[in-house]
Amino acid sequence: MLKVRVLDHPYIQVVLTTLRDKNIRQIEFRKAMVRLGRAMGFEITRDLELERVEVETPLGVKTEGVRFKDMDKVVIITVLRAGMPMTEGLIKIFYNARQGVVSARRVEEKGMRADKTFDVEITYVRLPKISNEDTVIIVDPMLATGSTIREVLKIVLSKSRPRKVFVVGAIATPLAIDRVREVVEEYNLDATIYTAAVDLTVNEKGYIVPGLGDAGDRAFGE
Ligand SMILES: O=P(O)(O)OC[C@H]1O[C@H](OP(=O)(O)OP(=O)(O)O)[C@H](O)[C@@H]1O
Ligand SMILES: O=c1cc[nH]c(=O)[nH]1
Ligand SMILES: [Mg+2]
Repeated sequence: MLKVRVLDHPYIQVVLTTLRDKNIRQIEFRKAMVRLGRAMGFEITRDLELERVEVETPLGVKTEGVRFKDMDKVVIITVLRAGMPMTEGLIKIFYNARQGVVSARRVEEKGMRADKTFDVEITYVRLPKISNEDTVIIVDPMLATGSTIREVLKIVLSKSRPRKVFVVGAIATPLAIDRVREVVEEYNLDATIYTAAVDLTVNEKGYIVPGLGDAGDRAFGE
C-alpha cells in the first residue's frame, strides 16, 4: 500500500519557497536542499517505531526514555545527481544509514512521449546489502513524470525486498505518485512518499509547474 505524506511543517515550507525562487543562486540553492533534507528527515522519524529504554543519569538516578528501534536498519539510496544535497541533510538524521546510489538521467533530447514518459538512462548502480528487515529511503527531489523513480524502484526491488520503502522528494506530481503506486502494487510493498509539495502538472518538456526548475542544474550547474 502507498501512503503519501505532504510535510507541511512551516520550516519545510519556508525552505521550499526559497528553492522555488528563481533568484536563488547555485550555492544557496544547494544549501537549501541540504536544509530541506534534514528537516524532512526530522519529520519522517515520526513514522519510525520507538521502544522504551531505561538510562541512568549522572545523578545516579534511573529514568525511562525512548530510542528508535530500527535506526540501524535504514538504507539511503541517492538518485544522482540531484538527490545528493537532500541526502546530505537526511544523513544527519538517519545517522547510521548504509548508503547506495543509482545514477539516472532522464533522456531529455528525445523529448517526452505522448503518454508523458521519458527514457531513463541508468549508468551506475551500487547498493549495500538490503535485508527484508530494512527500511529503504530513496532520495530524489523531483518526481515529475515519475519515469525515473519508477525505473529506480524496479532496480532496487530486483535486488531486494525491504520491509518498507520511503520515497523522499521536494515536489511530486499526481502523475508521478500514480506511477509509484503502480510499482508498489505490483510488488505488494509497504511504501510512503514524503514530499514538501504536490504540484499538479508538468509542462510540454516534462518540467513540474510551478516547480523549481531543473534541480540538478540549479544545485550543480548546467
Ligand atoms: O520524474 P521524471 O520525469 O523522471 O523526472 C525527474 C528526474 O529528473 C531529474 O533528474 P535529471 O535526469 O535531470 O538528472 P540530474 O539529477 O543529473 O540533473 C530529477 O532529479 C529526477 O531524477
Ligand atoms: O521539474 C523538473 C522535472 C524533472 N527534473 C527536474 O529537475 N525538474
Ligand atoms: Mg537535471
